[in-house]
Amino acid sequence: MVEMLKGIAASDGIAIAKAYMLIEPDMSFNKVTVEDSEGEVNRLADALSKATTELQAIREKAAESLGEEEAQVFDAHLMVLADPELVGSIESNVRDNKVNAEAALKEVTDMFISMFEGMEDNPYMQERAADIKDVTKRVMSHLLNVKLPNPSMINEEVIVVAHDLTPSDTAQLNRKYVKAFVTDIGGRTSHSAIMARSLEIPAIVGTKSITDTVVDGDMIIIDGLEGDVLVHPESSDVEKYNTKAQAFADQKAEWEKLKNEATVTADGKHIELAANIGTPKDLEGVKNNGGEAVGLYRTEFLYMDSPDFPTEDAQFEAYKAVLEGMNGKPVVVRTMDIGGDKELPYLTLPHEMNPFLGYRAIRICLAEPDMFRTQLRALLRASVFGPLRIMFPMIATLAEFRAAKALLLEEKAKLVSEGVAVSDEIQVGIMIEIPAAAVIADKFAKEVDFFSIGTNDLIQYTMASDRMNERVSYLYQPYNPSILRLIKNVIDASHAEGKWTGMCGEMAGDQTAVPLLMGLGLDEFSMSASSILKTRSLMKRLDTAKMTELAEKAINDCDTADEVVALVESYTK
Ligand SMILES: C=C(OP(=O)(O)O)C(=O)O
Ligand SMILES: [Mg+2]
Repeated sequence: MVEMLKGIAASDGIAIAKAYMLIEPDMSFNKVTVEDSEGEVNRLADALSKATTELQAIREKAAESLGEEEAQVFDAHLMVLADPELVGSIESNVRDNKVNAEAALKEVTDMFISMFEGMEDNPYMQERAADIKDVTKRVMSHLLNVKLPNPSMINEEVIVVAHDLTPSDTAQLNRKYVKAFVTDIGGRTSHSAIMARSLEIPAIVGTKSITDTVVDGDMIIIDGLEGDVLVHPESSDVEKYNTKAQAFADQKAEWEKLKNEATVTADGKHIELAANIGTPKDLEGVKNNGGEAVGLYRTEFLYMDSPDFPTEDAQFEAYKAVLEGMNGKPVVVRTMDIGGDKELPYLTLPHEMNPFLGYRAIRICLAEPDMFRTQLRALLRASVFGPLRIMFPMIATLAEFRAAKALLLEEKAKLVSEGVAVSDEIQVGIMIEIPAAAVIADKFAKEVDFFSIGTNDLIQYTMASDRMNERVSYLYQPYNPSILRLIKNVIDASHAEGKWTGMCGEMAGDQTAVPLLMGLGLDEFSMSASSILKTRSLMKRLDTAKMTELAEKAINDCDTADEVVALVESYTK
């Protein structure tokens, strides 16, 4: 029977393939007394050998698809499996205490894990704790005879089905085989959704129950344009969606023709269409989609992809690569925005009740300035390779901006005195993503060079609605007059001081929002590269004066987001 699930359309496109369940199986077990200790020791040996064979295969595959360096993490896992001290302790536990292999494995590995995790100033041992955790899971799965997902071993076309995907899970998906993904939780602006758009694979998030509806190998259809998932489709459904996929491909081919054109409105106004990136590798997508600038480089991915804090040189190389890669076009680099759902394994942050309201981004940078200074130095050194704009995230107060800028100027002075070349043309701006900053944008506008509105957070903080929580996702209302008024306030404040305002939240690429933002006078639109060409195509059809009238009506006459949507439709059809 065909079953239909509705989720949040997170990334465009259509995919039809088998489901690949990326979920942890149930690994619970009971501790029992076992008389036949040798039998248990043999079961353990069997599980260890199966885990070794499996890991060797995964290692080989990872070396092939991700490279030798990435594959080395599995060497550490193989070493744990072959460690005589660890294996010997588990065997003794089985024999001495007459317990089942599962209980012995857990007891011994828990002991090693807490011992290594306790060595707080020894990151090497802390990493070993993570290795032991991973390996224990694998051996346990063989003892319990359950299957662990191995996304790196996927070698046929699939749609990944998961409860949630962390940014690092998403980064590991191989685009050759993973045709789409669908999750239980998350919203349009959660980071897995944002990454799906930069990988250009269709995605649906927040279905609430996809992992309960589908089992491994079920055929499913993902309609990332509408947010629909069809489980067990009939041949007529497959035919219908194949046709829809073809129409979408044709539409994309049409947009492709605009790749080398500038973005000019129907009345001849040029607007800058920029791209959001997470790593220098994303530049390929920016070029393929005709991006005119990088409006947001989320540098935290550089930190998340690294086993320890990236060095000044490693950061310098990444920033230089992006500036050079953009060939003289502007690049806005945002200083690191760790916290919220973006964690670093090597930076122990306090457990918080509300991480999105907690110790994150600029708050960490100002409290632990050494780490921040390293990033600023790398940026300053890279500034001679192209028009660099440095942007601070999560600024709530003028004092924070002034403190961050003071650190930047201090590092600049030091570099200059060391004889290092630093550009004098660097613009320094802030993200407007906290309502407090949006409200006093006039004050900020006197001190910054530019604003970039981060609507993903601005909307969550204005509506008091967690962007990761699908239960409150109805409050993600970019067209609500409250949000539009805040945006207008920011744009007008910047223009009054001769400064510019961009937007790098997902709203900038939202086709219903674009006419409104044009009308409000937004100067730069930065979005997932995959949204650039359709936005250029839309802007070509729109007249600035008419959009100004639309925006004024939306702000002054409309009471609700729905009324605004209807108004936009009447102005753009
Ligand atoms: C662009 C933004 O930043 P991020 O999505 O990385 O929080 C935003 O908040 O809108
Ligand atoms: Mg943000």
